[in-house]
Amino acid sequence: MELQKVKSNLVLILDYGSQYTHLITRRIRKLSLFSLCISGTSSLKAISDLNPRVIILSGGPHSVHSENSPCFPDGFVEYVEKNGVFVLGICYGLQLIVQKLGGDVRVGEKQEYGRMEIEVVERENGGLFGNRCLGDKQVVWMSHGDETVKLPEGFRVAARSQQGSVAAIENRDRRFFGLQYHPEVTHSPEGMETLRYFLFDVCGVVADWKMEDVLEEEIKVITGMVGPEDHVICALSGGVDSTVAATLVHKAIGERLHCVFVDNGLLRYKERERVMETFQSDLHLPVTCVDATEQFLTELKGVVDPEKKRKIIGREFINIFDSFAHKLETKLGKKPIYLVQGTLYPDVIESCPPPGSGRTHSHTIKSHHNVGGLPKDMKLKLVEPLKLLFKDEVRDLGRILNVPEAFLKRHPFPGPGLAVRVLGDVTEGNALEILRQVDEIFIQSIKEAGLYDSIWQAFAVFLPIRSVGVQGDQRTHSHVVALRAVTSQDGMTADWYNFEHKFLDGVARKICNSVRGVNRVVQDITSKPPSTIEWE
Ligand SMILES: Nc1ncnc2c1ncn2[C@@H]1O[C@H](COP(=O)(O)OP(=O)(O)OP(=O)(O)O)[C@@H](O)[C@H]1O
Ligand SMILES: O=c1[nH]c(=O)c2[nH+]cn([C@@H]3O[C@H](COP(=O)(O)O)[C@@H](O)[C@H]3O)c2[nH]1
Ligand SMILES: NC(=O)CC[C@H](N)C(=O)O
Ligand SMILES: [Mg+2]
Repeated sequence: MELQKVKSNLVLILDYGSQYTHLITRRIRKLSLFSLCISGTSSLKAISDLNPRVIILSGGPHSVHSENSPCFPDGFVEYVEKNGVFVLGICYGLQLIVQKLGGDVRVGEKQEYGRMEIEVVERENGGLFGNRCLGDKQVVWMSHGDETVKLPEGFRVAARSQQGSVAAIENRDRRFFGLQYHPEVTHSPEGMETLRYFLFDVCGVVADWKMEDVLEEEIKVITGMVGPEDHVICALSGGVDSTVAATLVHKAIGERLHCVFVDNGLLRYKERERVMETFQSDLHLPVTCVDATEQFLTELKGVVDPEKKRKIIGREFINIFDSFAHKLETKLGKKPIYLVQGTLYPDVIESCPPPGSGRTHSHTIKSHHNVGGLPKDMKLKLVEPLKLLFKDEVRDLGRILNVPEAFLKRHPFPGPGLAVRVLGDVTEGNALEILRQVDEIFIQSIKEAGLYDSIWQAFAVFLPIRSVGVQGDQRTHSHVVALRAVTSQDGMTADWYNFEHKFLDGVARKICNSVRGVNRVVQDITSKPPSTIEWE
């Protein structure tokens, strides 16, 4: 998706490293407004090029007084005032406004973490709480240690916390607003309404962002980028993202799209057969299957470090796409120079944050094979039409493209596949084979119990340990597997799924009774954070 110069209602988020920044983006998109997040220290040109109508300054771990604390660029205040841009600071963002416009922020005497009640003390049309009554109370989620002790001139306190500290500020004439709490989290039950009122009633933006527009724009971008004679490869995994990406690009360029599905030896039970069959019968997209089991497993032999595994897999995928392009050149007389991938916004957020992604003040969690795991010298040019979308948005786009519901509802399966679910060396013993059988039993049991659609993702993990068991009166020293099932909206945060004990009992029995080499089954009961969904 091209950065939205055309949109006149862009809500731009300047990211100062809060764990919740992506959530602000999602909340705003749910209001049918296009929202984008860039680094909080982006240049004035980068900001003004996007022509935002509203700018939200996110929260962040820094204190405005600490050394190197991130800030908007010089000339920012003049720019927004000259162009009539509305600014809303959230938490650290509020503190930045206060400090930079002549007020004062200090380390608070009392810190405010978690649930807090606030009271509206200023109620005016065009203000943050114009739709509330004076004295209205609401519960919000706070997470700050610093507080505003002096407001910049012309600002008023719009709400105070039950401890008496500043919870919201505004200067309607200058179009600067601030919330010390986090309206974007669900623990602030009225936060979404506050954002809605602010954007539509205070800033006057118009809800103009629809998935249909995304589709239309993407098709324009793709046909503008890919010449009329050019051929394009699509890395197709059979998952939701690449299926939607392939369908979209196929709509744009037709037969010049060549899909390739790689069997990297790290797929689930019968995955290859299932994917190839359903693609031909349901989606009518031509797909070539490349068997690269040997290549991947040889490269992965003896590798135990998760990040190393991911980088190797990213590199091997690209090697295969390169040689596929080479083969097509012989056939078509022209070498494809583009590669379509189903990369999503969260893949980018969690991988090594590329410049402009907005994540300059947060940490790399893991290198997704299709982003951070890519080799630096790759020649194919990437086409990633879903790069700014979250998973639920991709599913919506897929529906518009008539992708069968069965595809859209599939649980995500990571490109590095079972390599990040066999902890340690994936090539050792028959770990992959054991895991395939265990995973199949788990997933089929979930389907039979009618639970598949209530779970975001479920899978088994092979642990690199053995434990003692007794089977048929004999001592065994066998493998341990873990079951993981989570609920989530976008994979960025997740909670573990609470199965009934009877269900777990049935699955564990079935696994131990039918998979040779396993004598113990455990369940993962951690949310994300502190864990991640995959174990590596
Ligand atoms: N086995 C594979 N063969 C070809 N391309 C792949 C394969 N696995 C992953 N990819 C590429 O890597 C991208 C990212 O993988 P990822 O698993 O995030 O997405 P997906 O498989 O399309 O969807 P889902 O997240 O629902 O599994 C895919 O969109 C696809 O372009
Ligand atoms: O295509 C992918 N390539 C990867 O390298 C990768 N790593 C994790 N995932 C998927 O992303 C979601 C979040 O996973 P984590 O909580 O483990 O980071 C979950 O849905 C994971 O399955 C990946 N997908
Ligand atoms: N969540 C935040 O944005 C916190 C801002 C700042 N670090 C504080 O503690 O006050
Ligand atoms: Mg996948």
